[in-house]
Amino acid sequence: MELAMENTMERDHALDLPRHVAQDLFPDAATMSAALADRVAAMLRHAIGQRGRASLVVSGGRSPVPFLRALGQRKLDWARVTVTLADERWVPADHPDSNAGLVIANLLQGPAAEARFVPLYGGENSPGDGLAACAARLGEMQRPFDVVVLGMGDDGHFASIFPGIPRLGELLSESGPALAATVPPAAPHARITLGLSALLDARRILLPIAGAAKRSVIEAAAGGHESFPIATLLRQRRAPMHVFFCPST
Ligand SMILES: O=C1O[C@H](COP(=O)(O)O)[C@@H](O)[C@H](O)[C@H]1O
Repeated sequence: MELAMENTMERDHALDLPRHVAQDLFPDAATMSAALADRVAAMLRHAIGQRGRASLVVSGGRSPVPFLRALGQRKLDWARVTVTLADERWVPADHPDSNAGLVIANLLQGPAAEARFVPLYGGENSPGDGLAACAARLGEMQRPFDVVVLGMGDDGHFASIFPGIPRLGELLSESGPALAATVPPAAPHARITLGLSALLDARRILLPIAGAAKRSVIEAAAGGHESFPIATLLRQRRAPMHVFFCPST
């Protein structure tokens, strides 16, 4: 298997993923977060050098905190960077479950506070009510996105594209809706999420994964378990994809 290995871990620790998906393995979450921040910062600097500005899509949830903190400390011309989210829980930014709140508290601090943040949540009563205004805000962002950093839940969801939701097939279609309202079957809060078609409008997709449970899920998805939404993301070839993995959470 040809892999973009960046460290000294043994080849046989590599994840069983399709050959077109690059992967790097790290000994622990801190090392992985720092490497991911370095990689994203380098891509944003490159984009600014090439086009004068850069766009970044990040994810929420629990796992991205060390990465977001590390990225916020990287030196780059943050005033030229626009940041948005892959998905949002329909709660205001001061709610503890808000992905925007997570990004503001952990990434958009110090020099990184100069970045422009495009929120998905707009204060309407429901994600459905907020869809049009959110689409208009996102429509002002430069495309393709320079970097999309996704996360994956234990149930194989990414963004807020959960197994079993209505319109799952549409959201996982490369020609499907760019944005949709969703209600996760088990997780809290109604959501708004970018669909696969919008997430693939990217120069690069990075997917950090930590721990044995998520490793089993992503490998099962790669092996053909289509009930995991991440299986569709792994199969696509429109946007180059790169998995970062560490065994500890
Ligand atoms: O609900 C969400 O979950 C996923 C995965 O989150 P994690 O806590 O397991 O890292 C996340 O990527 C998504 O943005 C979030 O809204």
